[in-house]
Amino acid sequence: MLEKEIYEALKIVQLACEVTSRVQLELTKNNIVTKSDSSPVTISDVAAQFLIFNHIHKQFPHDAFIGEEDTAEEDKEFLNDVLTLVEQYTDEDYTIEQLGEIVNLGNSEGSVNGVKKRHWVLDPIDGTKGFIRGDQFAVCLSLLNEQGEVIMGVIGCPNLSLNNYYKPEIHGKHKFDYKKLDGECGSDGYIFYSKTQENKVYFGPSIKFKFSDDATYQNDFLNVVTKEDNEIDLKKLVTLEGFEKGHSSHDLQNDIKEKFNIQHALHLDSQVKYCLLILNLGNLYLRLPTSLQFKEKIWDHAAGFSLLKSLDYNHTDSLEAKTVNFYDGGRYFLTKGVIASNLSKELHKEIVEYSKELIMKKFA
Ligand SMILES: Nc1ncnc2c1ncn2[C@@H]1O[C@H](COP(=O)(O)OS(=O)(=O)O)[C@@H](OP(=O)(O)O)[C@H]1O
Ligand SMILES: [Mg+2]
Ligand SMILES: [Mg+2]
Ligand SMILES: [Mg+2]
Repeated sequence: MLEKEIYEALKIVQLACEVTSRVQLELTKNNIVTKSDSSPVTISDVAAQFLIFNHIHKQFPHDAFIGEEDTAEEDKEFLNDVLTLVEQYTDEDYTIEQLGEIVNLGNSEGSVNGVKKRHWVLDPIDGTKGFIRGDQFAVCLSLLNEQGEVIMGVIGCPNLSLNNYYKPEIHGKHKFDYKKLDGECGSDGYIFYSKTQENKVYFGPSIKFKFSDDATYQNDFLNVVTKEDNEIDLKKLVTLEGFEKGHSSHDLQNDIKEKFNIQHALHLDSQVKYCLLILNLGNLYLRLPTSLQFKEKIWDHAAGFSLLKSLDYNHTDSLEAKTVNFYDGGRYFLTKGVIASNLSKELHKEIVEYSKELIMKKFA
C-alpha cells in the first residue's frame, strides 16, 4: 500500500532538494520578497511548490492539495524568475498563468467543509529564514487520507550533516555511523520517509536514490530506524528548539529545561528537528507559542508527525497532552504550540502540564 505514492513523492522531493540547495548557494536579494504576514519567500519556495504539485497532480489527478505558497502576492518579475528556474528542470515551457494554476492548487481548505478527498500537504521550503541564512531547511511533503489522517511523510533535508549533531559523550553508542553516512551524501543531504502505519522510518543520503522504472526505491534506502534502535538516557536529554526567537517562546522553553534538569539544547530551523528526534539525536521538541493569536499551519508539522507516529512517539500541543489533529482546523491547528518527544507518555504529559502553567502565567 502507498508504494506508488511514496515512490513519486521521493522522486520529486529529491529533485526539489537539488533545486533548492543549488539556489541556496547563489541566492540574491532579488530572489527574496516579504509576504503580507511579514515572512520571507524566495523564488525557490515557489519553484519547489510548482515542481512538486505539477508532478503529483499528473500522477494522482483526483487528489487535492494544501501548500504554503500562493502566487497572488508576487509580482511579475519575481514569477518570471521562478519560471526561468523551473524550466531548467522540466521538459515543457510554462506561462505565468500556468505556473499560478499549479502553485495555487495548494489553496484547498482541506476536508473541513465535508469535501472528502485525499490531500497532499506541502511546505516546499520549511525554515525559509534558515534557508536564507545558509542554515537548515527542509522540503516537507505528506499525504492525508479522506478522513484527514496523515498517512505518509517525506522530509528532504538538503543541508543536513548528521555528524554535526552527534556527540558521543551525550548520545552514547548509536546504530549508525553518521560520519560515514555524511560522507556518502555529497551536497544533497538526506531524505527521511515513513508510512504512518508502519513501525519504521527510512532514511538515506538523498543523492544515493537511484530510481528504476519498477519502483525498487526501497533497495536504495540503506537505513531503517525502529523504536527499539533508540535507547533513551533520561540523564542526558537534549531539546530540539527553533532558531528564530520570534517563532517560539525560548524563555519558557528555558524554564522547562530547568525544571526537568535538561542540560543540552539544539537550536535549528525546520522539520529537520523531527528527523533528529527520530534518530534519538534529540528527545524533546519544544515549540511554545509566542502569542496565543498565532495559528500553527499543518504543513509545518504533517510530514514530521508521520515519522514520529511511525515510532509511536508523542506529538501533542503545548497546553494539553492530546495528539495533534490535522483535519478539524483545515489549514491550521485549532491548538496552540507543539511539544513532541520520544519520552514515556507519563513524562511527556508532565512536561505539557508544566508548559501549560508557564503559558497561562505569561499570557494571563
Ligand atoms: N510566530 C510564529 N510562531 C510559530 N511559527 C511561526 C511563526 N511565524 C512563522 N512561523 C512558522 O515557523 C516556520 C519555521 O519553523 P521553524 O521550526 O524553522 O522555526 S525556527 O525558525 O527554527 O524557530 C515557518 O515556516 P516557513 O515559512 O516554511 O519557513 C512559519 O510557518
Ligand atoms: Mg514551514
Ligand atoms: Mg515554507
Ligand atoms: Mg514561509
